[in-house]
Amino acid sequence: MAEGISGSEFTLDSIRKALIRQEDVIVFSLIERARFPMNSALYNPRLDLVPGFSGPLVDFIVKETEAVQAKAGRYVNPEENPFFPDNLPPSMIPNYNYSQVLHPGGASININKAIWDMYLNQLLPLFVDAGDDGNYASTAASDLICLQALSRRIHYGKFVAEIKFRDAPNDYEPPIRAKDTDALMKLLTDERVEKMVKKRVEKKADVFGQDVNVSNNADSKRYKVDPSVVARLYDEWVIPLTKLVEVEYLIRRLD
Ligand SMILES: O=C(O)C(=O)C[C@]1(C(=O)O)C=C[C@@H](O)C=C1
Repeated sequence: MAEGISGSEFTLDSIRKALIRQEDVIVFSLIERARFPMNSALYNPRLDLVPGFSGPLVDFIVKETEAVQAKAGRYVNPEENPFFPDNLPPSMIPNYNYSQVLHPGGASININKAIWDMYLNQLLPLFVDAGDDGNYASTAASDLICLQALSRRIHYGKFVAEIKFRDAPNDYEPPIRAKDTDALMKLLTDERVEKMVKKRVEKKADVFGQDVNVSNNADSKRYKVDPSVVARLYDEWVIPLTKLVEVEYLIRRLD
């Protein structure tokens, strides 16, 4: 399990450090995806490119990859949530003893449908060039890396919510009992932190996405992924969806 969640290390500070580390993975995964053009045939539900499989090629690749990873135990880890949870095969390997810090009521929250929709329909067109180079399998593999990184980050909201609840149960219990989602949203929001997160990811996209040359003069700033798109990704989708997961989790926290 990643840093920040196991045993004595489970604090708001350690969880935030894990979120910061995940920013690197998200920015790099977007940079990788930007190597390929849109390759829209991959997402076309009418093309039926795989005999015997009905649906877009990307669904086929993600479903099959998730099935292999499920057999190898990926979804036994409470940080991981599949995009196609129906009919996933069970893990075939001996269970690793993950620390179970989540309350069972909220542990199974899965908002991957919303993440999938956001990624394919809204985010991709913002940072990928038009065109088709035929590299569908490689493109789908890098889509899956982006999707898994975004999903892990957003579902970390469960761990954030759990630690916030444990740190201040007296503040959280009344709105949970009243099912007051607006009050919960207000309580868990820290605008100062959100501002910092958005600034930092924009800077990471700036630094990680430049062409580096030996003379160290980045004469023309040609970004692999526009830093403002990464800031927008966090502002419009990553942070709001993380907060949605936090509220959903808290609502179930006393079940
Ligand atoms: O760090 C926190 O306290 C979180 O809840 C995470 C997060 C985020 O998604 O980055 C979400 C809500 C807060 O307003 C601040 C940041």
